[in-house]
Amino acid sequence: MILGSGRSILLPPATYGGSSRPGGFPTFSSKSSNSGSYDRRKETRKAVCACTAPPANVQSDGFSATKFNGQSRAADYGMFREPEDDSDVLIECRDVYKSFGEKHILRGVSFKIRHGEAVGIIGPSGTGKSTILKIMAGLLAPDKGEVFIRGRKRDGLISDEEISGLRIGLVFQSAALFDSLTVRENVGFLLYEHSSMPEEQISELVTEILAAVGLKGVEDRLPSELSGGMKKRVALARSIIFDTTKDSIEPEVLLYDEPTAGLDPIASTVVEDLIRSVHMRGDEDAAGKPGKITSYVVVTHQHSTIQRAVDRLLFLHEGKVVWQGMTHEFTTSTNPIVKQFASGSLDGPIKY
Ligand SMILES: Nc1ncnc2c1ncn2[C@@H]1O[C@H](COP(=O)(O)OP(=O)(O)OP(=O)(O)O)[C@@H](O)[C@H]1O
Repeated sequence: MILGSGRSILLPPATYGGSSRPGGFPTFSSKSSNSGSYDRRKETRKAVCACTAPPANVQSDGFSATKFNGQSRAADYGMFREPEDDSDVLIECRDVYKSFGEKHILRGVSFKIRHGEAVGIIGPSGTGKSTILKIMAGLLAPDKGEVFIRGRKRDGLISDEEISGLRIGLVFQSAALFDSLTVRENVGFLLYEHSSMPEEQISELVTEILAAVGLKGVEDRLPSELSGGMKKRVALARSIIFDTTKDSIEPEVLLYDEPTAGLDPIASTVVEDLIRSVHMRGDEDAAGKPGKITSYVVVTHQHSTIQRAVDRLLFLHEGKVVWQGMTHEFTTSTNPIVKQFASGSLDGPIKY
């Protein structure tokens, strides 16, 4: 799926509230394409971005009282202190609730994602991690509570008319590539559909981006001809490509849903390092190139991904954020829920 106003966010096709076409392609609105061969893949949603806030200011002060969302919650929230200055907050979930039928999944989730942050969301299976990502991305609406994008409240799902002030991309767990399209078409999809770049130039850019994620010579393959790790890297390439002919690059928050699930340890490291490498520091990514990913959020169960790919963690349990702290605090936390989860013990407050 693509969000954007000509300059779009790439979200792969997947399960959410849009209408689906054969091949799993949801549609919201269409825009003229410079490639007739892509006619059946039109889908856009509006979201414009202008993020200029300074980097996050995260502090640690042991277990002294932590003011978070208006409450003093030191015992619950570990060593994380929410900065008082909110000028760099890109996404805020405030007291978000979500149920599916009788299943009350999210029960008052609150947190902020700031400019420059690399945040992990962890917690037991089924606790609503993917659900909160979809709510942040505007693919699911909360039943109750609010989502603010750059301080502006978003109502319901992202609509075609909405100017959200921030582009938000979601990389689905399954990679969600278009099965009938080649790797080149998958990665360049956004540009073929929504840019005025010549096809040849897009093709060159695709090759360059694929090389950056460690894939060479796979442009003409179909997704079915790739391994799971390769698919995830193609999905990553698709999420980071952007129109290089534009004067300004719009920043984006990228949401990764279990990007290393099912990968062997080395393939996981490759993906974790890729996630780090496309994260912008100032105006450049790790390779010194202009990029657009100013902040990202990773849902993961993988210890290596927690350690390698994120700086701050939110622990979701029974519908709430029960702990948050810097990554290095995770394994030393005395919070019983975190201790049990970090050690994988059957004994503790988390029951299966
Ligand atoms: N569209 C939906 N309709 C009905 N139930 C849903 C829907 N989406 C999610 N759920 C349910 O909500 C719960 C939370 O799902 P979610 O995928 O957010 O959990 P999770 O924490 O990401 O899990 P995991 O770690 O196993 O991936 C699950 O019980 C799931 O079955």
